[in-house]
Amino acid sequence: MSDRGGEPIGLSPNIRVYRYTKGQFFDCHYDDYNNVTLEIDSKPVQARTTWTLLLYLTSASEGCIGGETVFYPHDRQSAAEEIPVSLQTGMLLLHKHGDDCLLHEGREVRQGEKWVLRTDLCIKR
Ligand SMILES: O=C(O)CCC(=O)C(=O)O
Ligand SMILES: [Fe+2]
Repeated sequence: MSDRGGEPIGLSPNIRVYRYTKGQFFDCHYDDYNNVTLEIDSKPVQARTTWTLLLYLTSASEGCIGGETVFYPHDRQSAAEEIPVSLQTGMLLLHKHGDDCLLHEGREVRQGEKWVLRTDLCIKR
């Protein structure tokens, strides 16, 4: 991808840890930009998020079946066009958000628990 959306200066302090249990999912959506304040060298820096960062904390090895993150490149939920990302413990997934965000979902967990850590890359605002 040629347009990386600017030089990242840090990660969003808005760190979320998701725990999905059997039957839970994250319905189709786009991720939007957020304004955040980072602390760099003990000084506040006004920043904006650009890329979603997901760190998978579980996978089939921990008994989690299902829960794939699935992307739809053409703004419609179509099985023929889907790009599924299977869970792999320790894997990082980055995807651009805001105007360049692809439609995506966290598919239903069919067995076990899915744990994911979410934060975002940030650029100076
Ligand atoms: O849990 C997932 O696979 C997707 C999470 C997601 O789309 C989000 O945090 O915005
Ligand atoms: Fe998302």
